[in-house]
Amino acid sequence: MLTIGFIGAGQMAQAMVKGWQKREEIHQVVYAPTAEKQVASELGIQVVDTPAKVWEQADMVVLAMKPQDLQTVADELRLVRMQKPEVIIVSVLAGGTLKELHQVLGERLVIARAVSNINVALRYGYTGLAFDQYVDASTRGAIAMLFLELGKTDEYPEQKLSVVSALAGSGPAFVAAFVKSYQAVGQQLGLTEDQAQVIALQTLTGTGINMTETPLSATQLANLAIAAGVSTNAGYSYLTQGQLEEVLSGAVSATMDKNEQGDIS
Ligand SMILES: NC(=O)C1=CN([C@@H]2O[C@H](COP(=O)(O)OP(=O)(O)OC[C@H]3O[C@@H](n4cnc5c(N)ncnc54)[C@H](O)[C@@H]3O)[C@@H](O)[C@H]2O)C=CC1
Ligand SMILES: O=C(O)[C@@H]1CCC=N1
Repeated sequence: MLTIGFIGAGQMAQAMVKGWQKREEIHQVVYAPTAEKQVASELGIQVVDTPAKVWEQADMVVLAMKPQDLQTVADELRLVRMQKPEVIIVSVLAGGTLKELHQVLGERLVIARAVSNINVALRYGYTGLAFDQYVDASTRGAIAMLFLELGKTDEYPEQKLSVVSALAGSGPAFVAAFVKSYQAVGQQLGLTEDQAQVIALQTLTGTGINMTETPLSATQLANLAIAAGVSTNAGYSYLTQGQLEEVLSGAVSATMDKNEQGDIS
């Protein structure tokens, strides 16, 4: 039995708990501050009332609070960090470098970063992992295997994680914004809300599965859809020659800037 402990019971922790809950050999325990005790209990896992109690039980502790709460959490863990230094720490915080995490939590501890997204709840997540020299190959492999349970995962040099966080961590919100626009346009053109929603979601899901299950690149798939007629190309050209990439680039830059401002340093 592997025990995974969570510090914080917000959106990201809940999504990970749900994803790993399908594995019987994983026991999960969470520290939920008062306001989230009820939510955490409803997840059906063990809830404890201090971060130290999570640490005492866990083989791996997931830091899932906001970066600004790191120092408070580190203080609450002061004693247990010394008593049980073999615990593996995985930070899902968007900010906070491995160097900074070591400075706050302890130089000799094993710490990894995992930049993930809420789709891990359905095991369709994407997680970018980063390690430093203190994490040996077998521990890296074990952590990667755990995140593989929650979707796809890759290892990155740490400096790439800010891009991964903006594209994958924040990505579900960006894709949802695209679906929302798709729906809105359908409604403006006379479809009902339901019709517009089904078309938007089925087209998004179908296209995603098509590109996942075939070797087609995005351009090749677009060309297939375009090849059958003349009208699709008019809209596709409008999108690709228009501002779509610029808008997305602006969204990603704004996200990366905000993450840097909220860093723990
Ligand atoms: N929500 C998302 O899609 C993603 C979030 N993240 C990262 O995950 C972390 C958590 O984000 P969310 O779950 O969205 O935030 P959230 O606000 O939903 O949850 C934060 C949790 O931390 C708890 N908390 C507050 N003060 C605490 C303290 N002193 N000690 C322990 N816990 C404390 C809160 O009560 C709450 O349970 C953030 O650092 C964020 O950067 C990363 C990728 C995606
Ligand atoms: O919004 C946030 O701060 C976090 C970081 C990545 C996704 N969500």
